[in-house]
Amino acid sequence: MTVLNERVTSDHHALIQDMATKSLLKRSIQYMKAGYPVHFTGPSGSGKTSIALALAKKLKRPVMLMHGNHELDNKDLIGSFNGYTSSKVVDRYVKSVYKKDETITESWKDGRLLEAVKHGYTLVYDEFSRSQPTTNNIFLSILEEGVLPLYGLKSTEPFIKVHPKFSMIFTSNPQEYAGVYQTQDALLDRLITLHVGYKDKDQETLIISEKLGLDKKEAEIISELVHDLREEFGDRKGAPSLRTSLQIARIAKLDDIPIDYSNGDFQQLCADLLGHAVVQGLALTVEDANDLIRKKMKY
Ligand SMILES: Nc1ncnc2c1ncn2[C@@H]1O[C@H](COP(=O)(O)OP(=O)(O)OP(=O)(O)O)[C@@H](O)[C@H]1O
Repeated sequence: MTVLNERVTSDHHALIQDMATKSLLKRSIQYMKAGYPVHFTGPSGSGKTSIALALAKKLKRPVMLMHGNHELDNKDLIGSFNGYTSSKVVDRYVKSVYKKDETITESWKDGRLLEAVKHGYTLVYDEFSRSQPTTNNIFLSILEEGVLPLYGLKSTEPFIKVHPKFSMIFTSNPQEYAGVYQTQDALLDRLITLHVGYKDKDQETLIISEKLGLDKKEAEIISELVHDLREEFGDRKGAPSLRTSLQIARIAKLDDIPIDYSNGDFQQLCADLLGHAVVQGLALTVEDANDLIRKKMKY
């Protein structure tokens, strides 16, 4: 179980509010306050999880983070019996009388969804479309009827009512990504889906420089290179993301590598961090990918 309260405020997770992020966050808060779950979708590394966590924090409720995966099932979501507890009382108060009382009870552990629904947490369901659509069916009852069906729980109640403060934020990668299931229309129909795309050069420069305390000019060198390479991808998936830009910036800063296209160490760092995405995404040989990166760095 992951309950996040303060962690999202640490620098590492800090959300830099460029214009697009600020506007997206403002609109999302309005939709959530009106009672609608928000769903951020977009390419890998575009900032969906970061914005979802920042939004959750704004709602000022405990935040629970849950990751979609194909093995997630009702036991994880609702809970399961996970063994037995027994207690035994032996009464020898009267010597000639031996009295033994033994009770065995099954022990139940609440699943993450049940816990969040009961206590009114904000549940961030990251990459929810990596879970099987049948698993995600349970969210239809929550979002439509405001109840959580208690499948498998030997309780007299068939469901529990969702806490009025409970809310959900979803994130997903587009359907063409590996390991992603097609989401049922009925679920998508109940979410407000907002696209989170790659940042433009200026937004990315701002995020890199503010997040890592880099000079604006240095941040621009990185964002320009990543942006130029990204353009080569057109509609293909797997383009280098903001995550890669931040990795380059962080390593250069930690290792005192000058952020300069003519510096050999910086050239090598960029080739290492960008090479694989270029090889895979543009179907190039390693040599051709390195040539392309070099060309973009103008050396
Ligand atoms: N506005 C922002 N300010 C600061 N950092 C950001 C911002 N947006 C994204 N990041 C950083 O970019 C990286 C990728 O972001 P994040 O993990 O949120 O992307 P994602 O779209 O959820 O990726 P994936 O689909 O791979 O899970 C992270 O290191 C995150 O901290």
